[in-house]
Amino acid sequence: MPAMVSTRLLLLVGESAPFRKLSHVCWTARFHSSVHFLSRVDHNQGPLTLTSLGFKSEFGTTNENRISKPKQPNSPIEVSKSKVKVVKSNGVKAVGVKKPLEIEAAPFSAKSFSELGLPPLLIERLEREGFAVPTDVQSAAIPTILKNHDVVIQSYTGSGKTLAYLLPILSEVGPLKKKPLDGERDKEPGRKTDIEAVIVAPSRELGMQIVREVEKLLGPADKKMVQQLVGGANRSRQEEALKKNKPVIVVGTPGRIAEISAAGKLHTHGCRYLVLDEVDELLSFNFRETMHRILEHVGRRSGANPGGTKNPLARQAERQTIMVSATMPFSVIRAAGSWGRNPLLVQAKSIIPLESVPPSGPINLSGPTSSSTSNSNLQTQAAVASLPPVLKHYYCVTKLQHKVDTLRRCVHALDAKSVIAFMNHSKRLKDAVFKLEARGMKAAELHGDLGKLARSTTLKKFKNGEVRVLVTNELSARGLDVSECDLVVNLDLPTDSIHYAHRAGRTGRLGRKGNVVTICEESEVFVVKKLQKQLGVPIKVCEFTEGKLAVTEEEEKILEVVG
Ligand SMILES: Nc1ncnc2c1ncn2[C@@H]1O[C@H](COP(=O)(O)OP(=O)(O)OP(=O)(O)O)[C@@H](O)[C@H]1O
Repeated sequence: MPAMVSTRLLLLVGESAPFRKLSHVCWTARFHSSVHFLSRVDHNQGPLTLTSLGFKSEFGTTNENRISKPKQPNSPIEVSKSKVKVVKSNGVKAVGVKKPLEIEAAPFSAKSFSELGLPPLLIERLEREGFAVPTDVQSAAIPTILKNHDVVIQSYTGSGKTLAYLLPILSEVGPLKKKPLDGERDKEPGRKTDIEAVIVAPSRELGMQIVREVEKLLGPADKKMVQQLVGGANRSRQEEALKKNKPVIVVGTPGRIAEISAAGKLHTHGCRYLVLDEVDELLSFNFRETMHRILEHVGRRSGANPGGTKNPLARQAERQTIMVSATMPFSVIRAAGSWGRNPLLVQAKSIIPLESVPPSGPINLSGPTSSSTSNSNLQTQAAVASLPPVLKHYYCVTKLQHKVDTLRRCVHALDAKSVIAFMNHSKRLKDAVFKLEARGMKAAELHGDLGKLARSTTLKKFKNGEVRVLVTNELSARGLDVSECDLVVNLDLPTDSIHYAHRAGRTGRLGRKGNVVTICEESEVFVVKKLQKQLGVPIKVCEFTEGKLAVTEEEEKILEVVG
């Protein structure tokens, strides 16, 4: 066992293990509730195909790059010939579905949640909450998770990843789950009413946000079926609630989950789903030991493999592991591969086996790959495509002592209603809030040194518009969903492109407009230029004059005024 533990830990930091490159197939298909998957994917049998993923389809191959439709009526798969483009591989003309395909449109976009195989009661609840059409990543992830695949879900911030994993879980556990059809047996007949899903998030705020999303769907009568286990909250109350309410889903931070579990008050051996939201953060150094314990224990029925000598895949077989983030460094891809059962990488427009992801990362699947890719390139790859395409990025140069005043002028110039301003040191947040308030701008600080109550009150005030500028640190950079947020400001530079991406992603959620402004000193401009290059997005230099945002197009020297 100790030997295995250390191997896994190394997977998080090293970059050298050779990865077998498989050619990957993306496909164009519309999921229907009747789509059938095989029980597992066999990665050793060549490229991934619809059939290898378990779709019962009868695609023919022709020598004219044509894909013929299944012959039977009411076929579960519809493939539009016009949407599938066959690409060349190594100079050899590709033929039929066995060769890599490139996707031109959004192939997974289902028109409704009912197409994805969710139970009617859940769809009713979704409609009641105003969710009518699934996002691309939901259309891709939901049927894949419903077919029991372990998955790594990567798509940009604000694209709906939370429901992408919550919906398939709620359709299998709890009061909204699918009823077995006549003549069909319950999938888990003898199962105790035990914890069936454990969702882990790196911060209390994100944990509570997920709990509220589940509660909304469960409705007031059943909301006790989900229990929060976040740090900072009263632990004995959480333990009492576990005992009294017998929830089927728990959502919490790693430390608190591990604590309650070690005290014997949380029984997760029979758990069917383990979700790691913001997986790259959870597998980082800070959480490593706790996460290791959670990964080792959740979903392992007692008595199954007590000696720990079996192959790790057999030991993981009891649970389905779902790993989620907008940013996926290759080290995380590799760690995820070791914790899941042949996981699939699910993105908005493709699903491929994780093991076929080249070391340059999961994002630039169509770009050139190099086995000697440097660490910083790997970071870059992880950050590209994690940003919503609608975001506009600017930077503004000022002196250190004028940063807060520049922030105030920026908020006015853009007429921003809901602003998140990031700083790196929590001690300096208070000062910035004081300066903003002194100039009549409603502001509040949010950071980890505040108590749970102060944190949730501030967040509530920000969400309901009482606070216009939330001055915060990295605590709020991940997962926080405030749809009204229309401006993100970096008062201090983020440490790298991944941190920039998560901060920036607090605005422009689900296709909304958003601006990101980095306020920096002259000596920091080179870092902004580097971020621009790494992220692959233009970050334009700007000024705030006469209540307007003036943008200089550096290469073309055009001055445009946005007002
Ligand atoms: N199908 C949908 N229709 C309408 N709104 C949706 C849908 N799916 C999700 N949303 C809403 O979109 C917002 C963003 O979703 P979510 O927080 O899951 O994004 P995310 O991809 O997890 O972002 P991040 O990477 O920042 O954590 C939420 O307010 C959520 O309620």
